[in-house]
Amino acid sequence: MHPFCCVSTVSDHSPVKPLPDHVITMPPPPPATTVTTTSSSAPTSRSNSARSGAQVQCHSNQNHHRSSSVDLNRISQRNGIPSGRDVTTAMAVAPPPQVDVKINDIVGNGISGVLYKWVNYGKGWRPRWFVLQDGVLSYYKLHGPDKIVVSQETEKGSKIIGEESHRLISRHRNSISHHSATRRKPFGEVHLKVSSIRESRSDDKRFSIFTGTKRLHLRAETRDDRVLWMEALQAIKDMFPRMSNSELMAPMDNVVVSTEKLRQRLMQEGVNEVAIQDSEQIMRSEFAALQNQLVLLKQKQWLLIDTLRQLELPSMPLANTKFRAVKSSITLSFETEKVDLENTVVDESQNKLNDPGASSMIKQDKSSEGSVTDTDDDNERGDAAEEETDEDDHTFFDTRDFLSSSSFKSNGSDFRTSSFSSDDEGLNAAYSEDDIDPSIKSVGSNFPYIKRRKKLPDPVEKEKGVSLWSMIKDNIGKDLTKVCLPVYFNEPLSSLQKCFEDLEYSYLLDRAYEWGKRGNKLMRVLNVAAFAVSGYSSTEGRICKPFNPLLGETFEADFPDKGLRFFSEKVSHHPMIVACHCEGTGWKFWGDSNLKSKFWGRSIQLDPVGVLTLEFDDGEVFQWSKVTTSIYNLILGKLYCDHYGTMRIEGNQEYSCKLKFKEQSIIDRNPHQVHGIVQDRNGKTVATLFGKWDESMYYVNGDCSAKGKGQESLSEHHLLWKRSKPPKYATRYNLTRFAITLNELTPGLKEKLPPTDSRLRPDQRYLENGEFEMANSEKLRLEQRQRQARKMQERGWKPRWFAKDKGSEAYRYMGGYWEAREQGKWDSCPDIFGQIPSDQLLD
Ligand SMILES: CC(C)CCC[C@@H](C)[C@H]1CC[C@H]2[C@@H]3CC=C4C[C@@H](O)CC[C@]4(C)[C@H]3CC[C@]12C
Repeated sequence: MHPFCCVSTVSDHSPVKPLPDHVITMPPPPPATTVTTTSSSAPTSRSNSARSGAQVQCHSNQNHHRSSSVDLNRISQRNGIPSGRDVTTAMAVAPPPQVDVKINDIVGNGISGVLYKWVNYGKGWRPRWFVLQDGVLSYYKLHGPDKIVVSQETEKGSKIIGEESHRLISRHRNSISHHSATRRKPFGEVHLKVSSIRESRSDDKRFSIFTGTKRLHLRAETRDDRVLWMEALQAIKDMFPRMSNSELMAPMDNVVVSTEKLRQRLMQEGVNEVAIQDSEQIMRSEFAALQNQLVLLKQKQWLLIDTLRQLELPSMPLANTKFRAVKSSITLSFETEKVDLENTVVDESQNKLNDPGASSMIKQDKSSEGSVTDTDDDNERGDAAEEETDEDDHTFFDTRDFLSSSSFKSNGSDFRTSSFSSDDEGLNAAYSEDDIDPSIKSVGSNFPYIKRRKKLPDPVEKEKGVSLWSMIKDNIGKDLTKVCLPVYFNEPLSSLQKCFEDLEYSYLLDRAYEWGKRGNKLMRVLNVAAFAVSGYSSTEGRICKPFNPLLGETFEADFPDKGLRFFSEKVSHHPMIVACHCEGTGWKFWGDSNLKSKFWGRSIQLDPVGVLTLEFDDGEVFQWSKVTTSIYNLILGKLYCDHYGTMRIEGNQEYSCKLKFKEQSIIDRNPHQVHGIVQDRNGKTVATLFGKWDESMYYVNGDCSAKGKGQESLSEHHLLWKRSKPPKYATRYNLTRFAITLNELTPGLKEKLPPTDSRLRPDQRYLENGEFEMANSEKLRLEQRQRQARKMQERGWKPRWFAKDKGSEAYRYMGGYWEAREQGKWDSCPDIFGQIPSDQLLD
């Protein structure tokens, strides 16, 4: 595959010049032959590690297709259309264009050279030989001191980047190697089609490549070298326009061919009608043939996709059932771009389900890594690379060490953090740190006590292990969307209820309100920021999918014990949008959630669209959007989700806040970090925030990134929020204490609810009760019913309690729900969970 034949101990006094930029190498060379070049220059100190090992060898693909190879800087000549002066050159010498255009026709015959790859903290940056060819970036260990032998093929077209690379590689133009180089497998490969590339902004030699499951941190020798690599990588990436899942899976539309223009033209020429009709017929039949080819191609594509999946599945260790598989056709529900996790297979849940004690899903499960055969020390598992920084980074000091230091841990002696006492201390478990102003501390925790449940009902049926594999294997090659998957992969909560989980730490808003009232707007924004982060804490270790609500489904949460009322409704099915509205003590909070998803094969990226608004009764308003969430290891390994990106909390008064959720790297010793700053209207940083979205948030007054300030200023930190302790009775879904209460029918509540409330959804209730058979059949029935939803929406269905804000896409609560509830007036609420009346069946 790669044009390198072998890399052996050869170096060169005179670095080989790369091919001149304007050169277009036209004639295909003779079959690839190994060329050995010798040189004697001593390697620079930088290449020490490259000198010490064995050789790197690899063979080129002997049958490698070679049409005209175009140098890197000729990228503009895409699709074989040279530009400007080169046109003549190309035309003059070029053989007839070949249809089989390969990527290398666009990016020369590949590029190669030394890049430094971050290995781990012990080893740091190590040189590796990288080869970019055919859309694949492969890398090899440089064991041998400076002997690189390349095939003639490489020599002809591949561009070598970097002085060090030139030193390492040397060529004897006309000599043919006599030693038989055995093909060497690359140490690693990155398929650019599915990867994303990012330049480091803090280091102009660094860049990283994210493959969807791992991140490679690379460093070029010089800034210019990085530019060259980036250009080449980007050119390859541009070859693969990003296709949404729906586009990828969409059936092929029949192309309609019009012969009208042809007819006109022929008529102009005075061609008689018979000849025109003949010509039209010829054209149509040619197109029909083409269309058949297209259909065949589409079928081939499907076959390939399925084969890919089949290849992935059997390699999974079935015995420990630590695998997941995503259905091949992903048509989906909670996001517009159609990744329906409802139709997603997860087997890991079984492990968890059968082990209710295993509440912590974060423990690294070695067995799940059993399939990783790579035992070399360059293993990606060791790549606990530093994450790339973005433009905000200079604003923040590095909290890494601090966050991992023992002083930070909640049980650290110098830290008063949590003092959750009895197990009965449920929802408003506002901790009592001495840190927090006592008069504020009580805010949000002195609401009336309401008895709520502390555990889910004991399962009625024995939890039987569903053999997911048997389900998948019988369906390979079929349209898996037609295969029904059991409720085992759901948690007994709907997305409407899940929205309310963001309000678990609503006492932070009560405190924010109180601080503002007392004139301390800084403390207000700090508490708002802590609140915005706290909503993510309940996602940690949760690997089941919430129920996708039915169109018109609602959820109310009347929580006087939190001083608030919350209400949500599913307002759109395509795209799936949930709107919510919450009235607290001194504040209102509303928003809608519409997730755009990108399916990366092994991971799914969810980008929330829409704005959340928090309005205090005194008129101060804050708005922000949620950051990106990604769910990793859908197919193999331990499923987990991460949240990353920058969240800007814009205030309409004095302060605004910027929070950065750091993206987790492969084995992050310190994952889930969040840090941020509060700025006043003039852009001056007045406070710094740091913490973790699954643990706690702290603030420090002033700008900790300012010169002269550093770790020591962290001793001035103050706790804002700390996550509640896990429930006494762990659930198989890893629900928090708060989440456990959400589907509860407290005494007298059922009678008050509208028929659309999630608590009345039968399949969810069955699941909660552990009646899996019933849950499954009811889920099927409701899904069947839900298929009407799109049509309903197309026919003008409108949500009952929310409406789009004038001139915007955002939904606002229209009011009236609690009033209707007061009167028990639910006439306008359809029985969405019942049997569908035949007169309402839409065709
Ligand atoms: C069934 C299998 C394959 C996957 C399980 C997927 C789980 C982990 C997914 C499904 C739906 C996801 C949630 C969908 C929406 C949001 C809102 C967002 O602002 C924070 C993340 C959060 C709360 C997601 C967390 C992860 C989530 C719960």
